[in-house]
Amino acid sequence: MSLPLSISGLTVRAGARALLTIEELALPACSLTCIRGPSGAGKTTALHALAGLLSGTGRLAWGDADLCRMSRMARTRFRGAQMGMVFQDFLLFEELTARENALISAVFRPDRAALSRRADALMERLGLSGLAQRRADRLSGGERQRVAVVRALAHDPAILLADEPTASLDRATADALIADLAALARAEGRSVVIASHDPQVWDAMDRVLTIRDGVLEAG
Ligand SMILES: Nc1ncnc2c1ncn2[C@@H]1O[C@H](COP(=O)(O)OP(=O)(O)OP(=O)(O)O)[C@@H](O)[C@H]1O
Repeated sequence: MSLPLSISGLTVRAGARALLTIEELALPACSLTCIRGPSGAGKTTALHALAGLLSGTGRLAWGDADLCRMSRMARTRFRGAQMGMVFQDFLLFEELTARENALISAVFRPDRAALSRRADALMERLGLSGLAQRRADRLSGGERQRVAVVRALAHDPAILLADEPTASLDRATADALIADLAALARAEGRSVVIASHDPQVWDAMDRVLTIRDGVLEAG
């Protein structure tokens, strides 16, 4: 089930400083959205707020779930059930293999057999099958990025949040990855928000938003 996003009067603070302000934003379910903006403008902060990793005041609701009204524990549960995340620096476990990293979220789940099959299919689709048994610390930057994408999608999340997912990839691999992410999202009914500097990513999205000095506006 895909979830729409509805935000109003959102502020995320670090001490006295407002790191992020979003007055009004509504994204329909199954939409593909890009956040762009100069370095330091707040793209990562915005993604982390959308993930409930940062607390804010106001309203930030995926469907009926307003993250601003949830406890930290409830946000963690919601994120585990509904979200996949691709972090800017991948956050792989270096001593685990590509496949073990991709399956990390399956370990404690009752549906881990189905999840493993899905992860293997995603690895094949993203050209990683031959690298399944290779340790993460022996993968290239682009390979690590694709492992992080498989890990984010293995549990078929309703929401995918990705921070610069094409940054370490050559043009052809980047284009193929974004085409795959978009096609999978449309086929599987997923809402996607990507932070990216890459104009080719902007072109593949339904909507591009701009953030400047921590203020997100429709672009
Ligand atoms: N916890 C925090 N406390 C104080 N300031 C923070 C905190 N987290 C982020 N910032 C600041 O917020 C601003 C936005 O950072 P952020 O990483 O979101 O930018 P970005 O647009 O993703 O940048 P880049 O494109 O370089 O990754 C920066 O000035 C950063 O130093």
